[in-house]
Amino acid sequence: MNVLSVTSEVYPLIKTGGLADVAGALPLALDVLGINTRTLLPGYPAVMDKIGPANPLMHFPDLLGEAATLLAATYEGLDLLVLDAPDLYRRAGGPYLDPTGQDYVDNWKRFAVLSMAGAQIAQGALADWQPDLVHVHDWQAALVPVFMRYSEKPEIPSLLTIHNIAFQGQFAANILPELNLPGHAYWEALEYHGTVSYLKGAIVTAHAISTVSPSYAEEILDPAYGMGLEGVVASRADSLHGIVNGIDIEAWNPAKDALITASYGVTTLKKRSLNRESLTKHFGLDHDNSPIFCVISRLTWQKGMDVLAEIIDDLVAEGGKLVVLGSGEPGLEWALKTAANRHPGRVGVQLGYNEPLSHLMQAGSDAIIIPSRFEPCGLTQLYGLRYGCVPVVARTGGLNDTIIDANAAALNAKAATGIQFAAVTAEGLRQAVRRTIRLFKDTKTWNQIQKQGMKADVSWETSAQAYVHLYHRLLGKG
Ligand SMILES: Nc1ncnc2c1ncn2[C@@H]1O[C@H](COP(=O)(O)OP(=O)(O)O[C@H]2O[C@H](CO)[C@@H](O)[C@H](O)[C@H]2O)[C@@H](O)[C@H]1O
Repeated sequence: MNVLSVTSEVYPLIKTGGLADVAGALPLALDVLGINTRTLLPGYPAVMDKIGPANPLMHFPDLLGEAATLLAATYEGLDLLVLDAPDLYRRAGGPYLDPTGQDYVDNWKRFAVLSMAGAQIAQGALADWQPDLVHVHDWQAALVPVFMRYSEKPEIPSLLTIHNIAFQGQFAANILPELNLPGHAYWEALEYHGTVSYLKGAIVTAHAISTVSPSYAEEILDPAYGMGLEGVVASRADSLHGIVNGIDIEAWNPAKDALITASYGVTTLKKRSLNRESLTKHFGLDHDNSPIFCVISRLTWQKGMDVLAEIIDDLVAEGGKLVVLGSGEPGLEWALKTAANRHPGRVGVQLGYNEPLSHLMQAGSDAIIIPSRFEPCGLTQLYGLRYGCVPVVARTGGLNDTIIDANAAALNAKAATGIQFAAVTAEGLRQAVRRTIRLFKDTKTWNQIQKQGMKADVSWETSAQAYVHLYHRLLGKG
């Protein structure tokens, strides 16, 4: 089966968050199951640099008024279709934000063009490769099924995966004439309170919709999580699926990780202490046996980082240490930095994005705190499980589906893999930290939790099979 995946990020070429990890790892897992995936993504500078000279496959003279060249390349096992439109994608700054941190004003066009290229490839633009199905990720690729629906050519089956319904690709309705769609497309698919919503368009037109965990698939039917789209999602409830993310267990393997100081496994857990030492030095922490908590995250409200900032003094008073790696909202960056200044030796904060450091933090910290208000799946708790860095998580979305709370029954059954807490409030997190420190002091129990986590299946194997099953259903073969 040939699948066209359309996405705005793919690890290891370009990553701002978890979408890239999934878009990068899923094709490799599907390959083993006989699915041939080609991934269409924009030719950002980082992507062009990494792929080097590439074969032009075809020229698009007019994608919503823009010319583009489609390049074929392979990179670390990924079969790529890179859309090279220099005016749109070759810019200083990130995939979505300019160097000053503002959204590019033409993001509507940059990702409509990506989607238009995706739709044309899906509908036969390439002479020697025809996808059977198109799998689009998030709002940036969400116009693919919309363009297919309103084109004269027959559409092919499509799957929309929602990684985060908070990001919807919502734009002023005056872009509508530029999208080259018939007027009725607005009323039928795209209209959202007088604006254009790309994500809504895909929820209405894709043949199936998936989210990245079963719990989140339930949650987005609820106004508390649906971010205004719960009604539209409900209208497609029959076609809604929840498939939990896996992780790349080769890139995230403590037994073979070149980015950490000492490799280790479930039977050589003691060697973690060498990573703990490196981490302690890196962040200038006190050398003692008190637990090190870490946070690796976008610093946003979604991730509960304001709640974290609120309890740092208590975490320190309880005897814990904390290291934070992240970037995001300036107010939260400031709050965390000032907490680090208040607690030298106890709290270390590094702002910015640093993939190698994120590995060392998982390998050297005792626990990872994830106090998200909502979390479609979450990946850092899965890395934590694999690295024996015990996840302390809010009971929501994928965090709910992947972590077994260390309650008495789970501890007795030796099934616990982490700590869950319900209310994302200062008091909720404070209690969870207290409970974690208590468990940490009981070394035998703590090691049991670590080992149980390290044995958990966080690979893509089961979930890739679930996607294959869904693909087959969409093709009418399942
Ligand atoms: N400063 C930093 N330096 C280095 N690495 C950093 C970093 N900040 C974050 N990361 C990394 O970025 C990724 C973040 O993944 P998440 O799943 O936590 O969230 P995100 O909200 O981006 O993704 C959305 O999509 C994913 C994929 O479906 C869902 O799991 C998730 O719930 C949803 O919100 C992880 O690989 C993490 O290690």
